[in-house]
Amino acid sequence: MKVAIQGIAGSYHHQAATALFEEATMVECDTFEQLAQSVDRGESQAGVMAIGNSIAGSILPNYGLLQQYQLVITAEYFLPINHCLMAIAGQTLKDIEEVQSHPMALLQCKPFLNDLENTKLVETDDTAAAVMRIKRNHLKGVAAIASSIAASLYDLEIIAQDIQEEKLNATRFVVVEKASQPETENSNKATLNFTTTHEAGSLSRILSLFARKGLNLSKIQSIPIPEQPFLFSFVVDVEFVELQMFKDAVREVKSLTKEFNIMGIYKAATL
Ligand SMILES: O=C(O)C(=O)C[C@]1(C(=O)O)C=C[C@@H](O)C=C1
Repeated sequence: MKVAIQGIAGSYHHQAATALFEEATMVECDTFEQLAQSVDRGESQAGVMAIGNSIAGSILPNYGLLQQYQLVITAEYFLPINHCLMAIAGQTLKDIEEVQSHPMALLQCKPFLNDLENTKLVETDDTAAAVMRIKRNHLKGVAAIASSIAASLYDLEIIAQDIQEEKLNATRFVVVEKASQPETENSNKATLNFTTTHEAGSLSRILSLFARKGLNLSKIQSIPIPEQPFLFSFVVDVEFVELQMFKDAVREVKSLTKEFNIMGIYKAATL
């Protein structure tokens, strides 16, 4: 089975996809858009895509990609993220003039990076790509932020550990596919996307309905509607005990929304 990820071996996407799919051939993509396209075109049967982080928040453009390519969420996974600063052997913190990493990783390490004076920050396609390039080109004065797995894979030396802003740091990944999978008795979570009418109380009526139907809202995110400046749709994650509860709520909520789309029904994961 081919699984599209953003990044190369040693990236956090690679770790999440390896945990989710025992036997998969990873299709390594430079960007999230390429990942979405790979699944859309059927070049990969599934994709594993980061959608949010406990420190840095939602990766908003990825919500847009799920919509644009009409991908379906079929599973989720929470990966604990412990960032390290690494460089070629012999380099110390004093030698480092440039730090390279994925923008989300840089965001998660802001206080640590703020303390490094006169250090240039460079965004890379993924954490592991930065590590590989530093090793391959034997770059002195340049460090990468990545996992300890990437450090040992590409043989860089760890200079500092656990440099993320908060010790407990995790990224939520979703598995995306072109077509939805039939729901099972294990399905207890769904991601919905809807627009509301522009009236006082329209969102609160929808949220009240979810509450009355026993659905537990675990996330709400507003996302821009393409080509409608400053108009937003809502993406909500709801959890339920029985699928029937969810189906009942969906039947009723449709009359309260303008547009309504189920982005996926799947089994909730835990951290
Ligand atoms: O660059 C990587 O290693 C990734 O897998 C990307 C990514 C992200 O997109 O958020 C994944 C997990 C971490 O939050 C940092 C970076």
